[in-house]
Amino acid sequence: MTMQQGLTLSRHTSEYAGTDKLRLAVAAAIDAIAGASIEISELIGRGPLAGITGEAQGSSNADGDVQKDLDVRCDEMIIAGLKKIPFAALASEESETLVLGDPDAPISVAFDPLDGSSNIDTNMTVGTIFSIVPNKPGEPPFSAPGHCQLAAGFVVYGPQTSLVLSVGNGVDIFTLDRRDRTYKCIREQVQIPEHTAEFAINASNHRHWEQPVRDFVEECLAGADGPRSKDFNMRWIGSLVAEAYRILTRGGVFLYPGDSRPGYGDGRLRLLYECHPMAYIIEQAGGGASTGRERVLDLAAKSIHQRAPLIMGSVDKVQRIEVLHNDPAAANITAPLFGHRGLFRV
Ligand SMILES: O=P(O)(O)OC[C@H]1O[C@](O)(COP(=O)(O)O)[C@@H](O)[C@@H]1O
Ligand SMILES: [Mg+2]
Ligand SMILES: [Mg+2]
Repeated sequence: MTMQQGLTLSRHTSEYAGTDKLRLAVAAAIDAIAGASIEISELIGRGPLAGITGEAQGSSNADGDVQKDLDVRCDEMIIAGLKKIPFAALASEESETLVLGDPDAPISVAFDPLDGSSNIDTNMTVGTIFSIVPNKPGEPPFSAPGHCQLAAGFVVYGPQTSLVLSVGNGVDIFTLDRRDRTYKCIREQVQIPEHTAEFAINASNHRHWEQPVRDFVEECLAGADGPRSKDFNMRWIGSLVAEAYRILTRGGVFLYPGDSRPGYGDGRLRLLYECHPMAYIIEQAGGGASTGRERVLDLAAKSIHQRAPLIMGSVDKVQRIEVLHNDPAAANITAPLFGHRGLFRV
């Protein structure tokens, strides 16, 4: 089944409550991003042969991150694809302000053209993330909560280039067949495995975390001797798309919580084009996505580049982290090892 055929399957399209116009606009946006992602995949695959050095070009994006030449090129490629279809507004990580289109168009699109780009010089997996939302005339673009998304997806540029897609009826994965430059469906109705003992967090921020996050990590580190009676494995790739793909394949949990560093009160990841689409996909695959205190899909953005904490993965772990935040008394942190002394401290 090719991408084109996949998109015309009734399961992919019949879920839209809206009109044909809305359904076609969503399909066209997915096609445009998929097309751009094939070009991005080819560009990244050539790496230094295409002049990609991984060096910063000297400017920074709206969030203050140093912009790499490749971030900007990927942004231009996605915008060029989306400019061929009807949209009301585009929100990109790499643009300070919205790109405005036809105010009467049925959809708007938020995207991170190149996620994990700080890894590009190490030849590690990077990706493109997108979220397609309805445009309601009279309402500011991107002001609705995440559960209003019509579709969300991400592309991983790894050993394989794969597109993970949800249009609100489960999650399918398409892998790029480089021989004919089409995406082919390799997995339908992906379900996140439960009970996987794997967690991912940037532990170098430990001293900045809130207590509930420390408590959860300490439970994992205590392994078979701790309250979870199970040994855990740890992963941290530093590339959200790669972490999400692993969770869809193997389960486990990913945390980028808020912490006490200046500017990191709501973590690092951006709500509209990182947290919302990932939360949508993870929930559609039977997992959970939370800030630690509330469901990510219930959050509505007040500004384009707003950040939010993101804790996503197997439901049992996400729920445990929510209990640690919202009801520590019920969390039953009794053993001194797991009290505020903590394994990380002497
Ligand atoms: O360097 P840190 O703080 O561990 O952050 C890593 C996170 O930042 C990101 O790279 C942010 O995305 P961008 O590369 O698009 O800015 C995520 O992919 C990743 O999960
Ligand atoms: Mg990103
Ligand atoms: Mg990015």
